[in-house]
Amino acid sequence: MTVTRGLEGIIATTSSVSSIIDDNLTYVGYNIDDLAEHASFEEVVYLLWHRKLPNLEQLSEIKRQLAENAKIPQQVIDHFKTYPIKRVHPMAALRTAVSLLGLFDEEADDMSPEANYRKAIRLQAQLPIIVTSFARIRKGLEPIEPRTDLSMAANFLYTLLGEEPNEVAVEAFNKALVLHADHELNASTFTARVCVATLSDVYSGVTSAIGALKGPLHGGANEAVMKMLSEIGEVENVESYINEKFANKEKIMGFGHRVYRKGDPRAKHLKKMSEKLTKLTGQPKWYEMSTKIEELVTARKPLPPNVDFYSASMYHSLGIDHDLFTPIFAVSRVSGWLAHILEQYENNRLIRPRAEYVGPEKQIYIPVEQRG
Ligand SMILES: CC(=O)SCCNC(=O)CCNC(=O)[C@H](O)C(C)(C)COP(=O)(O)OP(=O)(O)OC[C@H]1O[C@@H](n2cnc3c(N)ncnc32)[C@H](O)[C@@H]1OP(=O)(O)O
Ligand SMILES: O=C([O-])CC(=O)C(=O)O
Repeated sequence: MTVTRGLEGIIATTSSVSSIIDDNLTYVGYNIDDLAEHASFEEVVYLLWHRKLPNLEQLSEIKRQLAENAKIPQQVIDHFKTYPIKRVHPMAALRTAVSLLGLFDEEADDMSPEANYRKAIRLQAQLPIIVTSFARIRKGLEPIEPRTDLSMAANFLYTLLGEEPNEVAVEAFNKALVLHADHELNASTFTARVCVATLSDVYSGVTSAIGALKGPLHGGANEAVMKMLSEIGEVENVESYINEKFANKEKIMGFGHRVYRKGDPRAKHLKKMSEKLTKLTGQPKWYEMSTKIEELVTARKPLPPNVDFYSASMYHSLGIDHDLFTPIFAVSRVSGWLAHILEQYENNRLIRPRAEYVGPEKQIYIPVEQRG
């Protein structure tokens, strides 16, 4: 038996959703740079689910469906109010809320492709509102109903912060949503596919994916990056902080990647937006600290920044609480999870690898009373 730890380099499925070849990321064959520059998040959702870009009519139809399904059940709001809310991480709240949504969806166990597509629309529409409602309730504020005339990017900021966001903020946030939407067989997407390959339901697939995204080696890294920046505090502290991390053989959050070697193509877009937004909000130090960290880390190891590195200072500049950074990743990535879940159902086979047993062998059973 050959054991490949972490399944590195193993091709576990075929997929027509996204690809990473020679450090180039494409969604359905469209380069991520073009999509980041030109596409709305709603267009990308359609692209991932239909494997083609929508025409005007198709785009307005999916926007209508998403807007009409964005309201979350009152039971979810009421449930939040029963949590020890000050210490509950929003990713844990999101994980539970998605599971709860499944309880109130009459179609939860209807496995027809039509019902699964309708659930995909509902989940995509409701995840942002779950996150913003939770964020407001824990501050003692009332949740805000999404507006039908705003894009998903604008609605997220509006229902979170309570005022209509400016154009720069919406453009930046839309770009972040586009850039995080899908990423081949990353850990959370793989989790979703493993789950639904047992023919479990869509809600179970998305709930388990949220659990996998939460960890700091995956989506949780964006919050960890902001924690690091906050601990460093000022540009002049960067060098000693990074030296100490390397001396202690600790990982620097937001660097390294299982697949990319030369660099993550999404990072440059987030870097640009971080520079723009930190300057606009009069807090350039977050960007300056980040570039200094990048300079020092890459000088020591071939570890380029990943998608989680510059998104941290960018979200901070938009006035977003740090523990909402990973839930925002989920708000975008649920589009990719759903594309993969629907793809898995279309051509399913149980995913069940093997483990090489390394434990003790030929043990003799001794009754409990006789054990020392
Ligand atoms: C959206 C995303 O999920 S992107 C990734 C987000 N995660 C992070 O930013 C967390 C920090 N990065 C990491 O932990 C890793 O680079 C991962 C998890 C992304 C990839 O992990 P793997 O492919 O398993 O690489 P692995 O952890 O084995 O690292 C290989 C080598 O690079 C080093 N390394 C990898 N990442 C880092 C880092 N961020 N800081 C310092 N050293 C690192 C490891 O210590 C190891 O060194 P060694 O061979 O001398 O022991
Ligand atoms: O692909 C991965 O391993 C992690 C990642 O960058 C993502 O999920 O966006």
